[in-house]
Amino acid sequence: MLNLQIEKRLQGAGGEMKLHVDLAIEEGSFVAVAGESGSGKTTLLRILAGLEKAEGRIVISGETWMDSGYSMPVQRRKIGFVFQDYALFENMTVEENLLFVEEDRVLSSKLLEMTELVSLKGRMPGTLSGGQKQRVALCRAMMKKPTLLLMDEPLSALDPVMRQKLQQEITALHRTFGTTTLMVSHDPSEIYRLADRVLVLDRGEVVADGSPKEVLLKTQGSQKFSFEGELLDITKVDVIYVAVISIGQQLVEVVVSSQEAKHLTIGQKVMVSTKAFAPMIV
Ligand SMILES: Nc1ncnc2c1ncn2[C@@H]1O[C@H](COP(=O)(O)OP(=O)(O)OP(=O)(O)O)[C@@H](O)[C@H]1O
Repeated sequence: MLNLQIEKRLQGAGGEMKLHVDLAIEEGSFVAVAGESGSGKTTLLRILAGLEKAEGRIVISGETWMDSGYSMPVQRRKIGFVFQDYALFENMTVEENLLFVEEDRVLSSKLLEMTELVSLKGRMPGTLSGGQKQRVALCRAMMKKPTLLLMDEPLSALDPVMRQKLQQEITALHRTFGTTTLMVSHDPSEIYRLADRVLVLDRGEVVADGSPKEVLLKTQGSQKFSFEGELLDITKVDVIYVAVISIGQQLVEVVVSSQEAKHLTIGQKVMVSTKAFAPMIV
């Protein structure tokens, strides 16, 4: 079990706030951390990694990593960290990046095979695509056989096809090694595919904690579809108003009344809801 009781005062955009996390996480689980920008997600990961100080207690599989004034040095914590911007050693080949962490050729070969990097093992990071770089970063993080794998929006810089491919590889690695994983993600479909638990932070507090279905499924128990989007434009057409809203990769037009239009501002986040009794999937 991973037991986290963490407190830290943060200087948020809207003034001082407190990061407050009190959680027990089962070993081997995959936890997604979601929440608005500035809610404390990265800080939580950095505290777990020992890169930032905090109050409280962190006990990972019976080993104390942090407790009243004591903080286990970063190098001694069995963690793997994957950042959004890869952070590879640019002057080393793909294979050397892995072996630098641990001289374990059996493990490095296995990881390179699982992520289809074998043919690229002699390449320098500068010659790789974003998706390939992130695979190397992922393999490198696994070389320590971490008790805890921390990933901070690892796939957000990649296109949707590469994202899905890496999601499959992350799942395979997670299943093979049974590593407890915490991953910051803003993408509901990614969270749904990968995680078995999701925490939502809001101004440092955990405001939702449950399975992705419980937390993310907006239509549960109703026959309503709700989509979150951004209002891009609103124009008057005769007596009605037409709002252009971006939802995911699509733009949709929604008719709104003049009363509703009064309260809308371009750039604002909106929810588009509709009753759908017999939706079709095509
Ligand atoms: N060491 C620190 N001391 C005080 N405040 C901090 C510290 N580190 C971060 N903060 C502040 O805490 C808030 C949360 O930052 P954090 O990077 O954890 O948010 P986040 O949820 O990861 O955001 P994003 O999704 O934009 O990456 C921010 O307002 C940040 O400026």
